[in-house]
Amino acid sequence: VTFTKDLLVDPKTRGVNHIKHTVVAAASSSSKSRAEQFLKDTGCPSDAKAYGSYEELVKDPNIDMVYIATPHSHHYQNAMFCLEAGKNVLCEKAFTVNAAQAKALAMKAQEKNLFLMEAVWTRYFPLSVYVRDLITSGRIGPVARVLADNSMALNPEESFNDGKHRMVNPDLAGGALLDLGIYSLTWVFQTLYHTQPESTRQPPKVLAALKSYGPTKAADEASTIVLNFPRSPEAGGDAHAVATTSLRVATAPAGNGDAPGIRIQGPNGEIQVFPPAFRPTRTKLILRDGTVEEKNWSQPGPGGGSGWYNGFAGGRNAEGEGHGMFWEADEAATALVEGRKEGKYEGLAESILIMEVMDEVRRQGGLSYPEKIETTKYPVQL
Ligand SMILES: NC(=O)C1=CN([C@@H]2O[C@H](COP(=O)(O)OP(=O)(O)OC[C@H]3O[C@@H](n4cnc5c(N)ncnc54)[C@H](OP(=O)(O)O)[C@@H]3O)[C@@H](O)[C@H]2O)C=CC1
Ligand SMILES: O=C1OC[C@@H](O)[C@H](O)[C@H]1O
Repeated sequence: VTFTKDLLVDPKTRGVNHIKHTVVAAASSSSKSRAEQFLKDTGCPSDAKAYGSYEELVKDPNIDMVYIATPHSHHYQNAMFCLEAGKNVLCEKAFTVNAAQAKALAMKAQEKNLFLMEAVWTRYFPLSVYVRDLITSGRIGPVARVLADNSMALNPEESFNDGKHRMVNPDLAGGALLDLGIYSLTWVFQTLYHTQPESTRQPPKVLAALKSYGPTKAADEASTIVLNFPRSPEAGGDAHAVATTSLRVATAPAGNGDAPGIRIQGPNGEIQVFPPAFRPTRTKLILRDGTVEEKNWSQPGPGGGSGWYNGFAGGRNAEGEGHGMFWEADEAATALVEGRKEGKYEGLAESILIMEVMDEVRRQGGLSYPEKIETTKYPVQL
């Protein structure tokens, strides 16, 4: 819903003039009426088609790209299905359940010459572009350490009491790591890895602690990851990061307050990014010479409440703001226009590497999901 409402906001309202978006169709695997209701609720054009199956959707010749927003467990099968049918794909985070699945999708997209991108919306925000530019311009010096927290006190036993919700359900690849930890890792990777010249980027070493979620056991309640990124002495030497996530405690317990969830530190100072890590709207640059530069990055848009974070606390848009998912949609459309097959700010190799890190965290923490959602076999009925 949130993505679709954002998609329908005229790109010109955010200064983007070279593309436009429309919704041609929506599909529900449960019923056609659900798809119809969705189109109505989101204000889609009246000629948009409603399909009662994904099979019908991918046969529609008017569709350029499919946005996949099913639970993580289903991304691999759903994305493979769309790619096999010749559709470009923008697939929600976490991209897949594991790196093997991400690699298989990347290979399929390449074989079919199709666009494929993980929809990590945060990477495409102007705020993120600004932070990466600050880093590459050298204002804080070579980044030596990144501390990244994306945690929400979701009161899991109460919110997800039957254990079926995708946040805690092992059959849906539930847990903090894949759902929320992906953003902590996004901040680590986009500041310590993506900002390095491509030829010098090296995978990090990973040390992890994982706490499993009591009631279901086979999902994580919290994960904390220490990463060491190897770098040459000329580039500042090795850099460290701590990426952490939790379903039980919050980065900012009393709202989005004054504690930066993300701190990017170099010898000359640090860049702070305020919570929530997935949709930050405030940054602070603090240099050792006493310079302090604070910026607000409210999302442009025509109206409040175009979406919220799954209905969880603290996430409603302010009046007069968009949600911010349109930036990733703009990038996907721009890539189509330019003939690119991957996202500009996170290509498939980086999505795969982040999945490898999450695989390693789960390996060290002893967390695996049911075989039918870990497999690279296709098709598998889920
Ligand atoms: N970028 C962001 O800010 C956010 C991203 N997300 C991501 O979006 C994705 C979906 O999350 P969310 O919308 O909360 O998920 P939901 O649990 O609401 O599921 C979304 C849809 O997937 C289908 N679905 C749900 N459960 C199943 C199932 N067991 N089997 C088959 N299909 C199912 C249903 O569609 P159908 O009509 O076809 O049955 C459902 O409407 C996740 O990958 C999540 O990480 C979520 C929230 C915010
Ligand atoms: O992507 C997300 O960001 C916001 C969270 O509320 C949500 O659980 C997650 O899927």
